[in-house]
Amino acid sequence: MSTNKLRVRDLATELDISSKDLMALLRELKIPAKSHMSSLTEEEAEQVREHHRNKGQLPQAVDTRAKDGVIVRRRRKPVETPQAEAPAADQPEPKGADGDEPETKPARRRKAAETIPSARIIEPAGGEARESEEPATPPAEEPPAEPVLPEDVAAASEAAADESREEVSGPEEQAPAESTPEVVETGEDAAKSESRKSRKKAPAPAAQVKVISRPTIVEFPDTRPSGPARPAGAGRPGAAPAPQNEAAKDGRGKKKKGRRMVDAEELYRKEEFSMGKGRKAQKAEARKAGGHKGAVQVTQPIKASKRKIRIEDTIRLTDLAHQMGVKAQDLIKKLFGLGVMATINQSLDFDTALLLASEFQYEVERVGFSEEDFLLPKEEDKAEDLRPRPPVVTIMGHVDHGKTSLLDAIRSTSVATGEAGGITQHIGAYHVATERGEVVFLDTPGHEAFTTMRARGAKVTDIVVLVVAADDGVMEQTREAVSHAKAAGVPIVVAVNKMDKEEADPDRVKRELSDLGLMPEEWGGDTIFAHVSAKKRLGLDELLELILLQAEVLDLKANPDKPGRGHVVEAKLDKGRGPVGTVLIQEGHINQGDAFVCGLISGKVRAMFNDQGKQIKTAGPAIPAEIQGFESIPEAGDEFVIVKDEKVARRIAEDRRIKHRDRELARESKVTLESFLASRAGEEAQTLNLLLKADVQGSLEAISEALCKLSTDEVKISLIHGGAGAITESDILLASASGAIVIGFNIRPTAKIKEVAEQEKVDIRFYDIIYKLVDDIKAAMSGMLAPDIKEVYLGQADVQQTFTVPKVGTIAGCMVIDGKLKRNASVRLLRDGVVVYTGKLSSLKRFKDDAREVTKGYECGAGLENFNDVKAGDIIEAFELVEEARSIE
Ligand SMILES: Nc1nc2c(ncn2[C@@H]2O[C@H](COP(=O)(O)OP(=O)(O)OP(=O)(O)O)[C@@H](O)[C@H]2O)c(=O)[nH]1
Repeated sequence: MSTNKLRVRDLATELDISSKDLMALLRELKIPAKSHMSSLTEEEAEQVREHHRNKGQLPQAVDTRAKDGVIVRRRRKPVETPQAEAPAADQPEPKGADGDEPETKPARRRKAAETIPSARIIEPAGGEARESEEPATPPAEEPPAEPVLPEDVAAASEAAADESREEVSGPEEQAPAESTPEVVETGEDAAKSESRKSRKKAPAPAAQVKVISRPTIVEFPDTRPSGPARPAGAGRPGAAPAPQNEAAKDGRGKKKKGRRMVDAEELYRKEEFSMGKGRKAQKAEARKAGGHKGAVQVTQPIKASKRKIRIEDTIRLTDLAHQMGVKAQDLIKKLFGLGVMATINQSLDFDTALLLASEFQYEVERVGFSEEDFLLPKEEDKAEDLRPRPPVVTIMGHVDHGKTSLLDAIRSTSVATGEAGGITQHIGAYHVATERGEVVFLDTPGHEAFTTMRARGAKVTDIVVLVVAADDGVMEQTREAVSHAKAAGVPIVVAVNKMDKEEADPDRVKRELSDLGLMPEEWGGDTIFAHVSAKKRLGLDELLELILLQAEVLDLKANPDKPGRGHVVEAKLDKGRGPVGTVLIQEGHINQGDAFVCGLISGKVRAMFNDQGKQIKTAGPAIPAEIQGFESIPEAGDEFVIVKDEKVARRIAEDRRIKHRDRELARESKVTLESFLASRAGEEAQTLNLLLKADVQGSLEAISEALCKLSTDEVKISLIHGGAGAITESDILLASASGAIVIGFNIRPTAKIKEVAEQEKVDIRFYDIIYKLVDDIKAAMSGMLAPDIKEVYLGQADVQQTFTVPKVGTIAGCMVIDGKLKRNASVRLLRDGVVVYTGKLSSLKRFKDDAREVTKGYECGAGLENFNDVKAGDIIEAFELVEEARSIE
């Protein structure tokens, strides 16, 4: 073989034909040559000479025309590769086919020919045969590389094609010397005989010349085992691994094998995809696996344990998709098919997730979260671990009877004695030390605060000190306070205050309180009374002593040696320190650095201060401690619990927030007259707690009597509070804390009260006929209550002024303050929350025009049917009566 350039023109001269004819012949032979000055390789020249010798003339017509850059191969079987020409033409550096650079090609080919062709072929895709580029590897060593070939088929991508082609140029020429006899034999023997050394392509008849596209190149080695005719390659077929031999039993073996590989890989991909692996990982693993063996392995089913998804009560669709390694879109489609419309961020309940996962052959395991698993065990304390603890006291009483004065007096007295040793801080609670022991006072007086805490489930107070001014006696809020304390089951110590006043009449106070069931000890009852003067600081020690006496009766004890639990009694956002909350520890102790969960939030005790503003490192039972380290402001009444670490605290808080949201969405009343029996099903003796408010004392007494008579052995009626007048917020809180239903007789709630009731989920029922009220309660007690007619609230308007229109009557000039007023709607006229009229609107006008309805924020003129006693400041409440079908339970 010569590396000398041979131009078309020279070859034409040699063959004694014109350059034009030679160009035509070159085209027929698919040998690229641009002009008569183009260079030809020695092989190409030889091919032309051969052709010319055989035919003795120029070929007249050859059907297939090779284009520039086409690799010409010899194949036994024609392969239809119509696309072959295009890629070949694109090839940047077609080896051995570029007529413009003939001088470098033969050298390259020769070098390539010294390598192992089959190994070179596999290299582009498999990448494993790189080492086979090592020169002079004997043919006997080639077979090991062959099993990789099918992988080439499977993995060969368009991107790798150029490379593979480059690599193939060697083997392609070497093939005749190797074990690809079917390819080589198709050429002429004469050409073969000299090709061993020269590595030149044997000139072949046009019919046997194949144009091979890049993809077909990689198929080339597969054919080798089937053609054992070549002595040089004799060892190879036998050396080839069994799978290849099997696959190569016939000429189609390679194709079958190729397809099988692809199938296997497809399966593999599917499996891997479903395991959530990325494409890169799949490819990498496919490469790693290599050959048939790897492909077969990957089709094996994925372990059941790996196809399990652990779900808490709910899971977001996107998270489920991620865990299964499928597109969220696919899940949405699947759900749609199951008749469920879902969005990517939607939470799926366990059952839906289970159904969905099973569609993708995944198992689902429920790992329901229970905060109890994380909260430290609440085991019973052993008697020997319990230590006496100070009582926690709340001061209640009527407005101006001296609650604050008494609290201040006690505190300043305790500070004055010097034992506190510092300036008192208002942190929501403080403790005082006496000779008999310590007492803790909650700083926020009044029954509202007390009941608000109780409504949140915080039972903090051990003793209520009821302050009654000796000169004023029992008043409305005194009664309320008694109801609240009684409803909570907290003992009362009465402090008859303002004893310094001349008009002080403690006996009157005792008499009036006896009527409320608080009989003084000296009168044969069990209520402790103390006579004090907050102003003059008289009787304070006696009061403290009586409190401690009461505490002794209560036998208050706690185990200080365990992780702390308590309740927040006050919280605020401090400018410099962030959210701070005062926690009254009820059991165990809190150390600085402890992680905690408090209501819906978590945190870590960063610093603690006592009621004198001193920093403390630890706090035990009944000690109020102001704590820094809440992630946000807690609410008074929230339970504070020390947990193992911050991670657990966060987890519990997060779970609580989710559940809280769900509850908020449900917005169900705590107890309703309809549901009361069902909600207490299973309880032996059921108690229906009622809070009764009536327009006047007379109706209150009459109704109370009628209701109390209804009590039976199975269902008891407990009137937790009764009063004359409008329903107050405190009433709603008390009902909320006690699981009671509010009964309003001839009264209506304000918009504000409605809102609070809705917030606290308290059921309020209104009546204006006693027997109807009693009937409903009776029905509720027997579980038979089902209202037929439901009242739908429309709105309220505030009467701002009134006009008298001759022949029409009094017209109320109003501003609609809530909802709307509707013409012909039923209305009530409320004066100080009490119903003074019930009837219908006779007229509704906006300016001079009749209006169908007037909504919130607009003024209107309203007339009431047969009622003229409307006054400024009254409230007109509009409502509709809607018939409701009885529900069968
Ligand atoms: N004479 C006399 N006046 C007192 C005594 N205790 C309180 N007062 C006065 O009664 C008024 C009301 O006292 P507060 O301590 O504010 O009463 P309160 O119950 O806390 O009032 P609210 O905070 O409005 O509920 C004040 O003017 C006190 O000075 C007392 O023992 N004797």
